[in-house]
Amino acid sequence: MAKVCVMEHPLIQHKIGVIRRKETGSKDFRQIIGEIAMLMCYEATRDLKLQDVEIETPICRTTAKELQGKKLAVIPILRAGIGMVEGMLAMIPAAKVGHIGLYRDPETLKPVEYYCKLPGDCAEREVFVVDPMLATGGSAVAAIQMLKDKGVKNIRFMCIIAAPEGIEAMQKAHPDVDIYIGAKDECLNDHGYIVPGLGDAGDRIFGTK
Ligand SMILES: O=P(O)(O)OC[C@H]1O[C@H](OP(=O)(O)OP(=O)(O)O)[C@H](O)[C@@H]1O
Ligand SMILES: O=c1cc[nH]c(=O)[nH]1
Ligand SMILES: [Mg+2]
Repeated sequence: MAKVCVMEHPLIQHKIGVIRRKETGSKDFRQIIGEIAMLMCYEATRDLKLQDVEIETPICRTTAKELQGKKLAVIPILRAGIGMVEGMLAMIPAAKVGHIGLYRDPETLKPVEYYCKLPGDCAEREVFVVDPMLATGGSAVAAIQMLKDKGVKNIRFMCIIAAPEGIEAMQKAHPDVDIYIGAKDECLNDHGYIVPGLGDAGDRIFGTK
């Protein structure tokens, strides 16, 4: 079973506390989502492999480190996942970016696909799927299945708030995918929203409510 890692870093926890507040407006919400994504990316890339490389500094030759192995890609689940892209790229600027468009039908809570554009060499990359919210898990499970259907093998999922139901659904459908979580919440309400959560992440990032 892949790992489920809940981030304990105090900066991440503090910033999540700010975006949970209903009085936090779109400008601050968007900015802080980006900051959290950057900090989470730092934590979630701790186990990337390094290799030695011979280089020349202005002073002498030496052995330095560089990232080894697969190149990276960041795949946000639209719309809300877009809010995490800039923060991820601040940490891993050479990553390619793909987009998966899914929205959750408000009645059935099932994900509906409307867009998919991935880097051509996505299957050879280590992919970080990002979405601030993991609620029922339907969207993340479907997005990751879309990637697997295209041959992607190395996938990690990163979200800011997760419900236990979503974590369980992910582990059942994709036991090979590591999950990085900012905060694990209590449950879902009758409308499939995370409790206490932060409301509708997409609407709060883009000011569409
Ligand atoms: O785990 P689930 O039950 O599938 O719910 C989570 C999904 O719901 C939200 O997207 P939403 O459908 O609101 O689309 P949006 O990003 O365009 O607002 C959120 O950003 C996730 O993608
Ligand atoms: O709480 C929730 C659940 C799904 N999507 C959101 O944006 N928020
Ligand atoms: Mg939404």
